[in-house]
Amino acid sequence: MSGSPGSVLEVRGLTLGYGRTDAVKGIDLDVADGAVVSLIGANGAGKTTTLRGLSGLLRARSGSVKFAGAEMAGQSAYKIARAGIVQVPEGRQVFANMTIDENLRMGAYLVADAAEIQRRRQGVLDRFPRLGERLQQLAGLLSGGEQQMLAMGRALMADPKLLLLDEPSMGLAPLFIEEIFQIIRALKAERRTILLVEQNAQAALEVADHAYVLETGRIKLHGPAAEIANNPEVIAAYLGAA
Ligand SMILES: Nc1ncnc2c1ncn2[C@@H]1O[C@H](COP(=O)(O)OP(=O)(O)OP(=O)(O)O)[C@@H](O)[C@H]1O
Repeated sequence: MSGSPGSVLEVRGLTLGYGRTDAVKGIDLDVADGAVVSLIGANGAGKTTTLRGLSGLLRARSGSVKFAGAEMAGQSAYKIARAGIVQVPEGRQVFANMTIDENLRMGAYLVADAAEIQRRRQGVLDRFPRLGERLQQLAGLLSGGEQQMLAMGRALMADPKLLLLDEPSMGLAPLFIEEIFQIIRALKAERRTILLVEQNAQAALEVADHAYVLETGRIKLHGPAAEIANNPEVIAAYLGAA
């Protein structure tokens, strides 16, 4: 019941679904404080649904989501965000008609202290200089890669205790994919706690400490990422036989 020592997130028996269907069927998952954990799996396996369940966008049908010792299952998305779980959604979902600066400030909507907002904003601009060069530009005019950076920067404005990244490399040019993974590596070096969902299993396993493989709503395998990357079934199914 007590989970692994050092786990900031302990998910037990989490079931989530839509209508009459369960898309995530009683999964257990742990994220250690300061770790990067990757969740990989085929299209429709339930990865996005899992993240939506953790951030409260989808209500748990059953099971427990303990975060820093407190039960999050059944709590509102607002309360979960206040507890420090922040999601960067699939497809970025920046506010297209707002400027880059406005998007960033939206990320700190729970922070009242102007000096603290300014400090965080500067931190984000140092990390993403490209955003700083065009603070007054509309977010909708950015390229996909830039929007991904903005979405990550917006999430970092909340100074999350757990960052949920949903397919950050989706649809991006190779150069941007490399840049996004560099940023994830930098966040890891700073001991940010991250749960990463990715179709790009190779890159996701390279950056992670621990990994989970989700198949049709169930955890098929989990373990140290290097071990998962060497598993013959994972190689055949997700890494390409070559
Ligand atoms: N809003 C929804 N309403 C009904 N069913 C949904 C909804 N969103 C997802 N599903 C179904 O739930 C299952 C899991 O989908 P989910 O998006 O979580 O998978 P995924 O692993 O993230 O896949 P992808 O890589 O395609 O995003 C799929 O069968 C999907 O069709």
